[in-house]
Amino acid sequence: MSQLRQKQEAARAALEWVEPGSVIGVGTGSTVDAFITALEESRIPVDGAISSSETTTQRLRGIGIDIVDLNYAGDIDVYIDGADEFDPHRRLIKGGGGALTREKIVAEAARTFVCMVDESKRVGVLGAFPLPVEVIPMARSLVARKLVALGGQPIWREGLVTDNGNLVLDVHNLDLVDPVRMERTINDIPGVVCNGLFAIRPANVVLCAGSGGVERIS
Ligand SMILES: O=C[C@H](O)[C@H](O)[C@H](O)COP(=O)(O)O
Repeated sequence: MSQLRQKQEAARAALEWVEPGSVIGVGTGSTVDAFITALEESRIPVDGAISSSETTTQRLRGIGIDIVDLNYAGDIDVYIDGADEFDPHRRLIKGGGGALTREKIVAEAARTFVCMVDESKRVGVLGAFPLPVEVIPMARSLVARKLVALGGQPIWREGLVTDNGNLVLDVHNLDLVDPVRMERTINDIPGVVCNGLFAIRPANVVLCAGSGGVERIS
């Protein structure tokens, strides 16, 4: 089964968490694109969505779903998103598309975080995928030096400006054996807006699509 097909399978499986008449949180990326297509085909009537990026906002509006401001929504039942890596504890690396900060905000507002992935995203220990870190532009070089001191090799994702007007450093070769600790340590560097580790608040459910079908890890 192709990777695209696996993403579509995981996306269809996530529809089980969409309650008719509810407001849902929606992530960003190609797997989320497949989810939005599946949602349209399902005709489940949702009452609106909290979006994690401008790209997702456009896609959702395109299928007639209203975008709700998180400030007026309170907590929501479910957040549905993809990931770049997941480990056996449902901890994630996210941000390959640069949407990590808004994704983390919407995930935090949700009682249940459902993560859709294809088999290629499964790892024993996080860190093969370079860790995205969103930084305030004036702090780019300072934060990069601090990340080197933590053992990483940061590379500036030149040309990308996030939806929040910031920059992204992709950090290679960090030791992520203790991802909760590293998530907190990086968050403490002045100038860091957010990092792509979702370890303090992991996914509640991972839907992993492979050649044998969709595995539900919860
Ligand atoms: O910033 C992007 C997000 O964290 C995505 O959820 C992540 O990069 C996975 O993307 P995709 O579904 O395209 O593999």
